[in-house]
Amino acid sequence: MADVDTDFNLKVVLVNFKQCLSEKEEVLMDPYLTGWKGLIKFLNNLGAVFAFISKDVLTKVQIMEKFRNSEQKENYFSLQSMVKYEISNNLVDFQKRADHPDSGCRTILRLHRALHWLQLFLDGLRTSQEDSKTSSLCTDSYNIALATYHPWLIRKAVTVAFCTLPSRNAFLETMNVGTPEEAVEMLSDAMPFIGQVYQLSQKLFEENALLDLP
Ligand SMILES: CCCCCCCC/C=C\CCCCCCCC(=O)N[C@@H](COP(=O)(O)O)[C@H](O)/C=C/CCCCCCCCCCCCC
Repeated sequence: MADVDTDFNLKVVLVNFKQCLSEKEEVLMDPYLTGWKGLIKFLNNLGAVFAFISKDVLTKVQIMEKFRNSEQKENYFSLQSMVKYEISNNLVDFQKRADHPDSGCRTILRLHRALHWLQLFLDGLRTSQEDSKTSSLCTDSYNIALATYHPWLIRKAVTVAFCTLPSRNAFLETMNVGTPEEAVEMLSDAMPFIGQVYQLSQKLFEENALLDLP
């Protein structure tokens, strides 16, 4: 099961998302989940106001870890094998959550959308000026990638949480990879891997009509 401690290092997250990419252009489940656990550590370091977000991510990681520890674990080896297995065995609710409320496909879809947010946010952070507001970068990315899928109450709570974010440089320092300049350099290294993981997953979900799962 997911064990989440308090240390966060951007390099660890970077390596995990890089390790997700197989030679066969699959997205491997274990490093994907480990990458998310690294991000949960970071969220936990941001304070209690972000607890409801990290709790939601943790719940989704735990759902997936359960599949990976079950008799069907080989079918959850990659996102591609998961989609093939769940669709061919009618394990996905397409219209409304009913018989399979926590399928792997709908659970990963939520993390996949959040990865899009992360991609946009990190790119904003990397390319922005020193005096840019982290809360604005966060809000802009949220509005593009996630807001459409969240009810009003969550959108409001998220907006309040964003206002508590530290300044851009303080934020970069919490990544524990050295100076803000070094953190930006690390982000530049991380982006292509996160981008590839996102693109491969997006293609998979699109081809299987899984982008709107309830
Ligand atoms: C690489 C380095 C450093 C960057 C560090 C960023 C670390 C944060 C990483 C990810 C955070 C985003 C997680 C968002 C998960 C959202 C999943 C979701 O959409 N869940 C909703 C739908 O699920 P179901 O109900 O259908 O099961 C759920 O209803 C929502 C729950 C809580 C709200 C989620 C808000 C997301 C806001 C994203 C911004 C995070 C702010 C991080 C600040 C840096």
